[in-house]
Amino acid sequence: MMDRTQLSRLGLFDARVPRYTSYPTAPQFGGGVDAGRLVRWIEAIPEGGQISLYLHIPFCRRLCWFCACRTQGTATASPVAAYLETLKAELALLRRHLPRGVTLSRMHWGGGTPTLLTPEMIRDLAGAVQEVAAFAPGAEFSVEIDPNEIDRARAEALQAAGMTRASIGVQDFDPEVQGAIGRSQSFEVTHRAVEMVRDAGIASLNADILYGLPHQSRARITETVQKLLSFAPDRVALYGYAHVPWVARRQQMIPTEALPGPEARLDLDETARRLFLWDGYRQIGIDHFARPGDGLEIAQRTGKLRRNFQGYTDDTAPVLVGLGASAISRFPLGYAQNAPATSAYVAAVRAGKFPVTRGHVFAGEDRMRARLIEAVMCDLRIDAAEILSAFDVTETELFALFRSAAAAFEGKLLVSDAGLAVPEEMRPLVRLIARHFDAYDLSRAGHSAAI
Ligand SMILES: C=Cc1c2[nH]c(c1C)Cc1[nH]c(c(CCC(=O)O)c1C)Cc1[nH]c(c(C)c1CCC(=O)O)Cc1[nH]c(c(C)c1C=C)C2
Ligand SMILES: C[C@H]1O[C@@H](n2cnc3c(N)ncnc32)[C@H](O)[C@@H]1O
Ligand code: MET
Ligand code: SF4
Repeated sequence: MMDRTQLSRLGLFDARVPRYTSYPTAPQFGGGVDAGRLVRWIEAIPEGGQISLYLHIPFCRRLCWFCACRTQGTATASPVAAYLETLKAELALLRRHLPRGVTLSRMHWGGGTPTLLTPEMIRDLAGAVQEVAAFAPGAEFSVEIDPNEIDRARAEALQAAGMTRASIGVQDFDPEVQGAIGRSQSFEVTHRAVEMVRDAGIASLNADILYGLPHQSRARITETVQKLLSFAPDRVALYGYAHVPWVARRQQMIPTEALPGPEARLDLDETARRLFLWDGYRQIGIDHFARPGDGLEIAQRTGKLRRNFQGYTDDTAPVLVGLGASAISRFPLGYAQNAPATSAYVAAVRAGKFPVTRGHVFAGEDRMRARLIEAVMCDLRIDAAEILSAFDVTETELFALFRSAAAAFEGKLLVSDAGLAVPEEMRPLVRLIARHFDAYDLSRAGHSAAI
């Protein structure tokens, strides 16, 4: 890795940048995408084609203070039951417009806490999905699991519904860190959850942990990583804690005086990163790790790694349909986002309309810039030949972009006939480098820190 002085000079410690799970990023979405346009985009999916599906379940029994996801607390199952009826109605709308023979390459249930669903609800929702589209051969179905909210009956119902990967939320195992982020979760509870999903026959395991939490230290994150490694997860996401109390008001509960500063964050990230590499994991993009042979690792090796709203994926389907409050869909022509508030979402679906409120129609250089950013985020390089053959851009224009990025990083990015390459030692700067290819105004979006 570059030394701190260099990283600091290049702006790592004071920049605020998007995570580029899309381009343009969601804060840039506007009102140009309505239900009518969404219907046209859905009807344009080729017959017999593949899509991936995201279902958002915005409920949790507890509301962790650190969490920036769209979710609301509920003590009982009744709001969840009412919400599921709406989700099924939205699935029925999709079925009405989806061309014939479309199958699912991937399905992800996220949230929130999808495991708040009872086994009956799981069967019911999975059945409703199968009436819209069957799984394609080799399809993957992943579900976000809160270790505190899973039992054998749910794990078995999910497995019977075709679930292939569990994604468990760990965040940190240290009790003092957990106390400061409003999330208590013993190692034993997490261990039991892992055993439950494995016993149910769910083969693949992902786990999420965070660096940059209050009271984290090198010793503590080392212990968290070692405990996590004892589960031998296939994949790990190591996200930087995004402190954005202006977006997620519950983060006002986080003791800011105990938060590590930017240099300490870099150190925590690097400490955890080295432990995963020592254990044989490969780093995937900016914040994921995967065992050799895992789908993400293969995708990275073969140039097929892609960015999506969940982070990184090896899915190649050209369409992602997101259902549920706040969910985002991606089509070849643009993005569509559902109403974020559950009440507005439910009202629109009850009125028989797709609950779209915002989005973005690709125009001008959007698609080319989206690919430049995705390539930097996934591969740490941009293949000039690929861009020139896929987009309406001249060699002169493209290389002018590369050279301008290189100049902004003191000439340390490598520009050659092959394209642009980010040296491994500059990996912490990847989001900052990606920003260089972003043509939108980021000043109002209120993004989190670059490290
Ligand atoms: C799976 C991981 C994460 C999800 N949200 C976050 C993580 C790490 C945290 C996060 N996401 C966004 C922000 C705001 C500012 C920023 O730093 O960019 C933070 C702190 C962006 C964001 N979150 C959602 C949307 C629509 C956006 C804008 C996307 C963009 O900038 O490209 C909502 C959202 N995030 C997550 C889910 C599941 C979700 C709901 C649909 C995951
Ligand atoms: C879905 C995953 O998103 C991550 N997550 C939730 N909130 C935040 C945040 N503020 N910053 C970074 N990551 C977050 C958690 O690791 C969770 O498991
Ligand atoms: N809600 C689950 C958990 O916190 C899944 C990850 S956060 C969306 O464990
Ligand atoms: S981290 Fe998971 S359980 Fe906690 S509030 Fe966020 S979505 Fe809910």
